[in-house]
Amino acid sequence: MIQVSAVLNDESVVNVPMQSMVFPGGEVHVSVETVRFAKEIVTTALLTDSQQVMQLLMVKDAINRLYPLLPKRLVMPYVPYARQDRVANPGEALGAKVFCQLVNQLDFSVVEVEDPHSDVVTALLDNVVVKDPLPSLTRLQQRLGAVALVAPDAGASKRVFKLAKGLGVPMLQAEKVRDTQTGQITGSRMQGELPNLPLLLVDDICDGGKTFTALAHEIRRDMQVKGYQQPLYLFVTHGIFSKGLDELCHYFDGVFARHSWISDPRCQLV
Ligand SMILES: O=P(O)(O)OC[C@H]1O[C@H](OP(=O)(O)OP(=O)(O)O)[C@H](O)[C@@H]1O
Repeated sequence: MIQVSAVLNDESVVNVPMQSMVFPGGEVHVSVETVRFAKEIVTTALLTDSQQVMQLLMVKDAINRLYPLLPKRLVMPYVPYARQDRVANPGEALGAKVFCQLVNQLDFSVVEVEDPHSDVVTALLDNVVVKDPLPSLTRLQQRLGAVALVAPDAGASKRVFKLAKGLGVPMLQAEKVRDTQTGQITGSRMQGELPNLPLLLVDDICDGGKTFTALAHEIRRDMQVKGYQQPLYLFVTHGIFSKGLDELCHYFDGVFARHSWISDPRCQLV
């Protein structure tokens, strides 16, 4: 989804109407309207597929033509291709670099992203500003009460450590083993002792959800052995939820996200 807005001279923000369609041949068309008294143009892009990436390129061209002299900010919470931040096998492309180069060519004055999957994209993007999910997690923790955060894998470790410190709550580490050829998760387990506390698994992205259901399965088993009856929650910044929420809701007492690709009331936006 892409929206354009304008910050006016009096600091108010107005929506800039735009139309977009796809021709029968598959080509994207966009048309953006003009607003008066604008001092900055903001493009908000929640990019959930490649067609929207093309739409973003077209929108930037349109606003360049309408407002050649104004600063133009991109608010892009999710950075597509950030998960392809290394060449794992010979013959693969470095998707993160390809995508970031594309965004850099658009020459936005500011590129605002949220909780990106990899530091590689923050290094590659020009004029980038990174927002973390601490404000959302603070709101959530106020609702849930005492919790320990769980980093589901090594990749989430640094990020969750910082968030746990910001919230002043304990943090636990889990590990996940993935076969890089097939992408399949082959193992998942907690490190260290399970505390008798509600647990909140925290990560940047939930895609199919296997990372979280596999770990939740292990945690539930450990809890049963120890006789603990604590709730288990999941928070992700970017809820792709490509396999829906049924399986996740089977394992978790609450599923929370900052942004969700799907509209299912069982995922609460925070
Ligand atoms: O919902 P799922 O399908 O299980 O995917 C979710 C996982 O995907 C991302 O990491 P990814 O595995 O892409 O990268 P990493 O191996 O570098 O952590 C993300 O950080 C989650 O940990």
